[in-house]
Amino acid sequence: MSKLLRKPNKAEQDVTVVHDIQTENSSLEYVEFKMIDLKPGGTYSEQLGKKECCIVAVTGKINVTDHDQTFENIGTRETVFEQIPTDSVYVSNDRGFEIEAVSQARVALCYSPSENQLPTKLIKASENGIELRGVENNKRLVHNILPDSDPSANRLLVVEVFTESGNWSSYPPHKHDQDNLPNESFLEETYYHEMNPNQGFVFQRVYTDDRSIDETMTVDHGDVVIVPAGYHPVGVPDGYTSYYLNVMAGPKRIWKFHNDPDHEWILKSRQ
Ligand SMILES: O=C[C@H](O)[C@@H](O)[C@H](O)CC(=O)O
Repeated sequence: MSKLLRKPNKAEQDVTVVHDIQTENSSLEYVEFKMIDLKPGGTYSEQLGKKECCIVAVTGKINVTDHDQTFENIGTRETVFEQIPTDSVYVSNDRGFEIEAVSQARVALCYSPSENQLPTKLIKASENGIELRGVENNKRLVHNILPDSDPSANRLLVVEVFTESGNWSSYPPHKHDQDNLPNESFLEETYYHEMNPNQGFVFQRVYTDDRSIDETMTVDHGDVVIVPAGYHPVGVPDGYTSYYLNVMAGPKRIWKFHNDPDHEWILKSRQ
């Protein structure tokens, strides 16, 4: 199995760490990611040190406190496939937080290095920027949870994407693996995937110009794909809807991607 593909852990007690992608157990330097499942009443807490964290109420309702402020009953959906935005909480470095599940909940913890402590912030679902991106067979729905236009974070970018049956996303293939602004930024990335119905799969390829990385993966419901570098298109088979939550971070908090020149003609052919 590809080293870029991570399978979910099995359920445990009140709190299950479904995924725990760290700099120590991956090829990433800027992005870390946890997905946790909490049973009603279950709690999870952390002290962040020199990291910032975006806590995304992926499904279910949770209470979140940074021990100064408490945000209650955040979360808007029972399944991501309601395709409505959800609530998140940004907590900066040198703070702690505790999450308590009001209902059964799945919560994403999106991390990046951070030195300059910023205010804790509730990112309401209603504040998500919503985009209908792409045409023909590249259509997808994007919820910008923490885009580079939002100054609330030091390095983190968080976005979720829905791609319908027979469409492609992150397509034409693009990359952001060079710290070469204004042409391109360097952002590592993780994809947390879900499928509806959940026996579905998507194909994701991660490949670099020199093909030093060239992995084509069959991605199942609940899998994470790690994108240390390279292009990273996603193809969704007929009959299924794809969801993924992206975490991006790098030396500069700017999302400036570069399209694969072999495939950029597709965009130009539709102008
Ligand atoms: O670079 C960002 C990620 O690859 C996705 O968020 C991608 O941009 C989603 C899309 O445009 O289809």
